Amino acid sequence: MKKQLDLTLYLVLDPLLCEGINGMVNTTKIAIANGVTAIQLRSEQTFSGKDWYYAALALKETLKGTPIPLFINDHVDIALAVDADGVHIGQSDLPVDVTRQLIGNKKWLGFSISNHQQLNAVPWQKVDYLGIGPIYPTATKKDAAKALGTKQLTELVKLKQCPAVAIGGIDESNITDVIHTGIEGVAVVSAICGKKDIQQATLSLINKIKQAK
Ligand SMILES: Cc1ncc(COP(=O)(O)OP(=O)(O)O)c(N)n1
Ligand SMILES: Cc1ncsc1CCOP(=O)(O)O
Ligand SMILES: [Mg+2]
Repeated sequence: MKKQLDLTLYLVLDPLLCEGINGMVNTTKIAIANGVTAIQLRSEQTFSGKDWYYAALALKETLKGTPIPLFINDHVDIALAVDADGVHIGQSDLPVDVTRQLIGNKKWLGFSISNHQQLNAVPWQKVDYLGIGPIYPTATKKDAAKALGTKQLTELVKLKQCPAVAIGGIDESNITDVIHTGIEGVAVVSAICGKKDIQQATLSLINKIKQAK
């Protein structure tokens, strides 16, 4: 059965910031115990096929028996190999229709957009949620588009036809403004990964979301 698609606080794991597979597993355990509602495995650094597979397998095992879904960034083969709950792709990845054909309807499909033109081209029937960003400058994605800011995000939120998360440079200092745009949730990497106190970092974000909604 499909797991929930609750985008409230979506944690995108970075193996470098979390210091490896054990670090990602540990971060995930603490994050989901304190309110994170979705997990994605993403690596910008060199990560072999085997690294992807064993990391995804460990995370799948960690989330077993919980309502929290596991998404795999870009790599449909890894998502299929570990039977992840979903895949996240962007403008430069496999086309949406091809990805949907490969993963079927039992897995969630997330798709990134960074502007109005990309939003107008979204195949809404095939996508379950959008990742909209970057909202603010970020060091976590080298080829990130220009930061949108919350004014443009508000416009995109009004036009979208499926749920969405905002991503890029979001932390406890600006998360309230992002939630006030009316978006369903927020995705973060560095606001949780690599923090000394994962519990405190997660709670601070989740409490600000609750207050802002
Ligand atoms: C939740 C979420 N939103 C956006 C992205 C970015 O995807 P993409 O544009 O394909 O860039 P990479 O992450 O592949 O570098 C994401 N991963 N997750
Ligand atoms: C994956 C991704 N897509 C757009 S910005 C971004 C990186 C977000 O990382 P951080 O939360 O550390 O800014
Ligand atoms: Mg991608």
